[in-house]
Amino acid sequence: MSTSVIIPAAGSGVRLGEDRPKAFVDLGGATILARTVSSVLAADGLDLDRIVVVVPGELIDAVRSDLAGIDSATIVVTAGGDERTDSVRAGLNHVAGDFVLVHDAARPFTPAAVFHRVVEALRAGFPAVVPGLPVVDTLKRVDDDTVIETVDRAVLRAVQTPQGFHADALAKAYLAADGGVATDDAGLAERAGFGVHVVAGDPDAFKITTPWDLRLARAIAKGWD
Ligand SMILES: Nc1ccn([C@@H]2O[C@H](COP(=O)(O)OP(=O)(O)OP(=O)(O)O)[C@@H](O)[C@H]2O)c(=O)n1
Ligand SMILES: C[C@](O)(CO)[C@H](O)COP(=O)(O)O
Repeated sequence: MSTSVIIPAAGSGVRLGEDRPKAFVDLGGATILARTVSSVLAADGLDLDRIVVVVPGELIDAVRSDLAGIDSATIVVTAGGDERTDSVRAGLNHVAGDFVLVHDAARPFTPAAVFHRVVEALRAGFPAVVPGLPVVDTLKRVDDDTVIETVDRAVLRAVQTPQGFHADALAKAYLAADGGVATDDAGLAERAGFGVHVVAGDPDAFKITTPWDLRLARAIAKGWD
């Protein structure tokens, strides 16, 4: 059962606040995107068909040369859209194979074991799979700065990527969305009526979103653990 991986990397990184789109920020001598692509290639056993990298349109040529040294035979580079969902939708035009994983460029340290857990669940027959972590902080629902209630965190998971799908299920979910957006791909699968299975995530799969995350990522890239 072969797998395509879509890597949405077309975001601007407003919350990170660097001088370039987030995926192109340096992380110890390589871009965040190049590190993420390498981590996908390192997760052997996926029966990888292709990697579709979705980037800002004006950076397509630069990305092709940035990634040329990695493994150009399996990499397709294409232009993204305004929202993450639009970028993944653009990537879907280039996938092949039985399974599709959607994996944020902004999660460069995702361990191979997370990819394997997601793909094993797809092979077991689940049409949609997300890695998730228990929530460790106490959560409050608020109205501005007033607490309304404490939420039961036991029933919550913070979900990560890669999110995995049977290819036909993800295509149906995006078709049903009819141009609509969601904060993750599983959200569209849920709306389309697919059951979504949760496997264990990993703290190392954290998303670089804020300047603090980038400091942490650069420390990890230097060998701190
Ligand atoms: N229009 C978009 C928006 C996001 N992404 C990608 O989706 C992933 C997760 O998005 P996020 O971390 O929110 O990135 P940004 O949208 O760039 O962040 P911000 O909201 O701070 O601008 C990232 O790899 C990002 O590049 C994308 O491909 N296309
Ligand atoms: C897809 C995602 O990484 C799952 O946690 C996340 O929703 C993307 O973050 P965004 O801030 O909503 O783009």
